[in-house]
Amino acid sequence: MSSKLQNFVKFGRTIICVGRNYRAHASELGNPIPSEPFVFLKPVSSYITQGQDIKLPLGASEIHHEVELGVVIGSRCSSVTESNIPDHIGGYFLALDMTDRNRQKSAQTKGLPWTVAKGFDTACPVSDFVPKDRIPDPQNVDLWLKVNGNLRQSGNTKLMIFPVKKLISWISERITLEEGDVILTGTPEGVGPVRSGDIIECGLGDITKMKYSIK
Ligand SMILES: CC(=O)CC(=O)C(=O)O
Ligand SMILES: [Mg+2]
Repeated sequence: MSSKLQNFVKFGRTIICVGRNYRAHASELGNPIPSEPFVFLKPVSSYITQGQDIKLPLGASEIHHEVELGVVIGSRCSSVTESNIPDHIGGYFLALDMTDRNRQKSAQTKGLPWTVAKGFDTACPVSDFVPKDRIPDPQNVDLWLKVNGNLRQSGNTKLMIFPVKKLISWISERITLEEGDVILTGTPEGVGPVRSGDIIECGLGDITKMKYSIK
């Protein structure tokens, strides 16, 4: 296993995020169910690792947690068919797609991009790298998240509208993926606001978990 993949944060390649990939989450925000994958980007400067804090951005009124399965691309993918995708997966991680919800809603209403709402500093807290053999079936992984000990999100990746293989194949037909690029695969329902002083704990079943404080 390449040390670049184990250190995917320092390697610092493109962060692609999938939106509305769980029906119940699309519905809870009143969004339509997508008929094909819907993606956006975060800057690599938004990565943080455990020991660092999530900082509420200036002027933000509602910052939401979104717990997600992350995939690290292991080798170049350009127009790769779904059957060949497993060879291109380098590993996994747990991610938070921290979202400035009011700024996102306002951008959405005006037809503007979500870049600042999704890409502010500290908007992408991640876990350590999870080797791919620890997740033999990425479509059957529990995702959970607690705020101050209270369960807020509890889902399973089998509820994804577009499974990991489909997502990577679809993206690779449009955007060439390179070693170290990552994909955040979307969040299940239960997203909600956090405040200064809150503690987020979340996990991928009992495979890995992480803890972040909100400053
Ligand atoms: C509405 C969203 O913020 C889309 C998103 O990021 C998701 O995970 O779904
Ligand atoms: Mg998300």
